[in-house]
Amino acid sequence: MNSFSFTKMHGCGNDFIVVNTFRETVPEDLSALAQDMCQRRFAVGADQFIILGSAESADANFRMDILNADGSKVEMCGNALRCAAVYAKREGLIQSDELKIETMTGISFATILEDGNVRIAVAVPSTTIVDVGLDSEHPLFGTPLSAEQYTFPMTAVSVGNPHAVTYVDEIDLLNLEKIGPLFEHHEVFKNRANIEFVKVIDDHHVEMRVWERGSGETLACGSGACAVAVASVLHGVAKSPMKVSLKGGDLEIEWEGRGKPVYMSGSASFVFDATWSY
Ligand SMILES: N[C@@H](CCC[C@H](N)C(=O)O)C(=O)O
Repeated sequence: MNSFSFTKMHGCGNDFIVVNTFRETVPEDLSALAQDMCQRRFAVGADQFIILGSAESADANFRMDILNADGSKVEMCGNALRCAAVYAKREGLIQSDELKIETMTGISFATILEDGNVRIAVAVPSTTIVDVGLDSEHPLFGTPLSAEQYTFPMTAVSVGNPHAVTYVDEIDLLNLEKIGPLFEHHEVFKNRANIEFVKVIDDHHVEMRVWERGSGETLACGSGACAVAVASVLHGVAKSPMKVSLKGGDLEIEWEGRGKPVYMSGSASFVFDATWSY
């Protein structure tokens, strides 16, 4: 029997299985492994499976590869970036509180703050058809999108991964188990999408729920919070800096406008270390 060590972590309740391949060897079929281990109740349970290893770029400290609970490989994960930063510090992969993490999207800059929270320059967001992966002639910008009996005005934003943001009066009563998959798999999103439902609280505060591509409803999505802040600034419904309240906690998002990176600050927590045998 083979085995490897892993660490369970979370950022605002968005939970991860983190594997350090500088030290551990994992089976080749990562998609199957992620699906097995991420299962709730039958296995460890997690929203995403995170692999840390050597970066391709000499500029980055290490690389972070991300798989959703359904085994799909994804470009970016905001909450996992914060977890990877504190994990790297604990494990001695870095000595400094400033680091560069490579993902499929490029390099994100992270700073571990004095209070233990992490601030990340996640990516330069985009709303173009190509970057969001839209099967459409026009970007989605408050554009009504329908699926079955539901219609929501959607704004599509990429922060490396694809998001669609919609504003609603009431988020608590939405049946995301029903609505989420309809829009995640909507034909306009060539690569599927993460869907954010947002209620504006005031000029600098919004509340959101998220249906994540490949993971279902999660307690938080860092890249989703960034997409929501970007959409909110572009629509003029809220301003930077913005508190984004998610089911599992709050994130602070800053964005100065088009062409600038979006910054996210928030917590990153260790849950346990364990061994997986297969
Ligand atoms: N929870 C993440 C996003 C993870 C990937 C996402 N489900 C996707 O498929 O793009 C975050 O904190 O950003």
